[in-house]
Amino acid sequence: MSRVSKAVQRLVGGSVQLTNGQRAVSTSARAENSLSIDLDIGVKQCPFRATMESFTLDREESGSLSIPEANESTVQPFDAVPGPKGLPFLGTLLDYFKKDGLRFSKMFEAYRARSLEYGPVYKERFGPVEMVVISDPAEYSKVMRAEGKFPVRREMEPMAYDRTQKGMDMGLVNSQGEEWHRQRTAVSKHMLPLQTVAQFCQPMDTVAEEFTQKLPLAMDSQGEVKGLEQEIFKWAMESIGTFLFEERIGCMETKPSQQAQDFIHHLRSYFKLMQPLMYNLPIYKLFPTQKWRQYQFHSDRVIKIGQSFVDKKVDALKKGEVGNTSAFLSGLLSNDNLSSRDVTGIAVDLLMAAVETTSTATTWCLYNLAKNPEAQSRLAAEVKAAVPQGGEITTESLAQMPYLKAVLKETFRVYPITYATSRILPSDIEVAGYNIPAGSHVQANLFGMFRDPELFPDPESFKPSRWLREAKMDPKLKSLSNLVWGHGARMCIGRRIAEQELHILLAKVVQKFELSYHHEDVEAILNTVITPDRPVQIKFTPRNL
Ligand code: HEM
Repeated sequence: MSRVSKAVQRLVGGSVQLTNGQRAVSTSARAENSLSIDLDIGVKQCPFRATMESFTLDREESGSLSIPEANESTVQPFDAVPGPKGLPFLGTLLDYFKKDGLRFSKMFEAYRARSLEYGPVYKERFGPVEMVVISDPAEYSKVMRAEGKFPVRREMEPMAYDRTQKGMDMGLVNSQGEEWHRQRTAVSKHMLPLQTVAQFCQPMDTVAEEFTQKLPLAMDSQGEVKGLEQEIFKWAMESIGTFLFEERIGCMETKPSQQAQDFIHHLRSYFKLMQPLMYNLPIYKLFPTQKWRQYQFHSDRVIKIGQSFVDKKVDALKKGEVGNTSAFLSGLLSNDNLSSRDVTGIAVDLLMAAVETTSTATTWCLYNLAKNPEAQSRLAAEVKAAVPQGGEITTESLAQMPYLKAVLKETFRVYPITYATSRILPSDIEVAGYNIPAGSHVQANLFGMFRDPELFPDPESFKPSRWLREAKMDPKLKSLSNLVWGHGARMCIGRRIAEQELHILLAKVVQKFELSYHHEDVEAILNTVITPDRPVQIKFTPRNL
């Protein structure tokens, strides 16, 4: 086994297969979903920006790319990378427990603060885990180019350990190397084609319509929806259910089924508990701590419910009741390259990955719109022009709503729910003048980049129009917004589905209601993804048509 493979295995555990680490990156896998991006941004005034090397990668480019070598004599060794020193064994863990110190629940703030202190690249160690954090987009583009055919993301340790203990398949999120590629290839066919995604526009429109009809039932006398997040969560689950399971789950009923309610409860608790387990020493591997037992309890329930959906579909297929093998789950089950064990792992992963992310993104979008009446009016006018009142939202109407898309982009800029990317380097690369060795865990500091005034003027303000064509944003800077979905061959596989769901829901809500916010500002906090730190009490007033 090569030095590189060993180093990577040491870091991520399990069997990882990597390309050979040469500095030639095949773009064929990136072309898989044509969602590749270019981050070589030419913003020169920022003190962070390292010398701009011009190695642009065109979207249409294919074949192999050669990355310019930095002048070896000026490249400093990895040990010279700046960063907080920390203690032997513990690293900087204690910094996160000090009164008024940094917080794991505000990790995105910690990344930003550290990068302001240490510069465009710094390293930090939490116990056994060392991270290299990059805050300069041009420097991060070197990581993107080096990721190879089988990009390795650091596994979500508690999730992976739990699955190992249960003897389950790793699923798409945590598998690596050839095994990841096998699953990804099989799943992509059923998730990425535009026509496949478009087929679900109509059922998603129906679910969004039901959401807007249900909202008034949950309003108090002020027009505020108590438990708004809960309602959004139900929508997210029902909406993705139409795609994943080709059936209605029952979350939009006045009294949702017990199964739907249980799923929501367990999934939310699961995500909440994952956060502290991910950032502390993995003591749970030595003995089952209370948090670990709770996490396992909720994970058991989530997996069982996911499994029950798959089992139902397997039975239906056996009885010949499901004819449409182009539908997602039926398609996977009919795929000879996937066992039913594979399919369960994948379906549960997708459900877990889909619900918390889209519902949190929706909450942030509604909050931003409620707090920014001008942006909201512009969106309402756009929706009015594109969608006949009471009409369905279609792929055609969505194509006429650039401001809607800008609202989502701007929401992700202000609250990038996945606040950092993750890659384990397959080969040594130079970043900002330092050698970063193969096997390093490297992250892009998205929150820091998105709030960098050199990149985004007036970064704390919510201004969707900055993303519009008329604003003439540098295309390379524009492509930075894609990073909330990750990058390259391992980019979020649910992106198209998620965007479609979110666009439909936002358009529907704004078409029917005027949103306003009359409370103290909420703050962002990490519950695995960046969520509001308290219930968001938005007032919904029926819109005058
Ligand atoms: C607002 C919504 C969402 C956001 C912001 C988001 C973000 C992300 C990000 C950042 C990654 C890591 C990508 C990388 O490492 O390059 C990811 C991976 C993934 N996402 Fe999403 N996601 C969202 C919705 C969804 C939905 C709706 C689904 C499923 C229907 C989904 C399924 C997945 C899966 C399976 C992976 C792992 C892919 C792989 O490793 O090959 N996500 N997502």
